[in-house]
Amino acid sequence: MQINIFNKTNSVLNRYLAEIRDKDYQKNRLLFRNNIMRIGEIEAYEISKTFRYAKQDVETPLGTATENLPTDNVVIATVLRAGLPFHTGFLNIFDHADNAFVSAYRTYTNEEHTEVGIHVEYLAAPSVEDKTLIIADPMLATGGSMELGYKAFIQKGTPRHIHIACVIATPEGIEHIKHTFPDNTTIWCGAVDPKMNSHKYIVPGFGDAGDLCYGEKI
Ligand SMILES: O=P(O)(O)OC[C@H]1O[C@H](OP(=O)(O)OP(=O)(O)O)[C@H](O)[C@@H]1O
Ligand SMILES: O=c1cc[nH]c(=O)[nH]1
Ligand SMILES: [Mg+2]
Repeated sequence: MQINIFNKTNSVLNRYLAEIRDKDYQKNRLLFRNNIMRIGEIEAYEISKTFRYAKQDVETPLGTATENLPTDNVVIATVLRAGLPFHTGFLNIFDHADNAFVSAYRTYTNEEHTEVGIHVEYLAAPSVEDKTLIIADPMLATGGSMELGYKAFIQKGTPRHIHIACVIATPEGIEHIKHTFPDNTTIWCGAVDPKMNSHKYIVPGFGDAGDLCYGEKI
């Protein structure tokens, strides 16, 4: 399984990562969501390089141009709610794509708040049969939400290829994907952080993605 980690290469994406991590800068929700979206746009552009392409003629006012255009049928899937701005970034780039949504939220299952259960309640998805399925969720912590999201989406068919896209992943989350996803899966993440704390938050990470985008939920 191929794993691509963006901040191993110097690019402007590292600035967006730094801003979403910064405990003061991240308080501006508009800027926070915008940076998540911009990381989605950059990841989408890189993922587009893995697609199949075919030559197509385009009539300009002055003649005929030939361009290599992507032929993959893309479905952009996301996990509510923190996935929404990230999803928008992908859709800005793959504006012809179909879209799929699943809800998943983590709740603590013990008093010490060291074990999480994941709840899936909502699925709205097109056929993913033979499609290029991009599942975009900013945080890959334990990997449980991604796995349950994937299992919901494949009720709608078998994708040709799966791209797991996130902003920050953990080694544990990546291991989880390796064990639960098929070989035709590629992982894309802005950064891989070393660990999770006892509450299963990524450290150093940036905090709760959903709350930073939309405010605390009760
Ligand atoms: O890898 P995992 O351990 O499953 O954690 C990752 C999940 O956590 C976040 O969602 P959260 O549950 O906080 O829901 P929210 O979007 O409503 O905030 C994030 O968007 C992922 O879906
Ligand atoms: O650090 C984390 C882990 C899971 N979900 C988040 O939003 N943040
Ligand atoms: Mg959250």
